[in-house]
Amino acid sequence: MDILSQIVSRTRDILETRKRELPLADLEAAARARQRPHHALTAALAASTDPLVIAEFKRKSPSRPNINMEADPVAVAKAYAAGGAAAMSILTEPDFFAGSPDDLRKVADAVSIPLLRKDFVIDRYQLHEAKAWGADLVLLIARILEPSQLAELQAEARELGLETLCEIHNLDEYERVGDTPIDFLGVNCRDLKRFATNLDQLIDIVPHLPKATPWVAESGIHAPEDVARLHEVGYRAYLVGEYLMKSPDPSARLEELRTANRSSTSETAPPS
Ligand SMILES: O=P(O)(O)OC[C@@H](O)[C@@H](O)c1c[nH]c2ccccc12
Repeated sequence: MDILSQIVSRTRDILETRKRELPLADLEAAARARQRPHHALTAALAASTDPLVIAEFKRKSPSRPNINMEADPVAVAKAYAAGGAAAMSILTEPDFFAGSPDDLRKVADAVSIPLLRKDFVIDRYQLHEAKAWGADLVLLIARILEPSQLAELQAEARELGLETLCEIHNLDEYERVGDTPIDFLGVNCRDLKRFATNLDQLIDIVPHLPKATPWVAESGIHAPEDVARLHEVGYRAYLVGEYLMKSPDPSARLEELRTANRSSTSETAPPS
């Protein structure tokens, strides 16, 4: 079984337990009771043509057993917000990424930027969880969903007031998205079988991407030059984890990333 299948299978087990402990009706009541105002990433997109950085909180991953195991989500969230993150992504998967619902809940109370629940969503119950924990957006991974499931989850997310980032890795996966009206199309350049990242793939796929949906470049971004290159071909947002989690000064790194398009032009600008 490949690692993605293992994660999905584990997610199913966790879900069964959670549903037993907290039936959907109670979860829905908890989601309604949460007072956090909605923060839309689509609004940030409309307000600026600069690169939007979705800064990720990730302690570890299947390919990296220790990215930053000691990190405190609230401290990191404050640093990301100070550095101008357009949104923050928070892994809530416990076993393979050492994330937790509490990470998201605490961050939701601490910062007012859009928050992405980053997990392996396969069931509507998880959308209600996302809402109850304070998320503004959810990730839908095309590869683990049937096209009909993807469409249903998208529709229910919208009803709940959650925006969606739908992730693909290649054109076959893009076909699964079909006409589903997603808010953001993420292209993940990490091969979830081998874990290698290849930024060239993000550029090669561009002619096939839809013009009407904003594209998010995901994984393997390790320098402002990477963002500048991807921005030039039409990406609007960048999901960056490890590069920021490994930095002693994530705010400064973030600033560099989100102004990467300007620094390349200022070098060639004539002196004023
Ligand atoms: O740490 P990186 O290389 O900057 O990658 C961030 C993000 O793209 C990656 O964590 C990711 C993208 N899609 C996912 C799906 C599940 C778990 C994790 C991911």
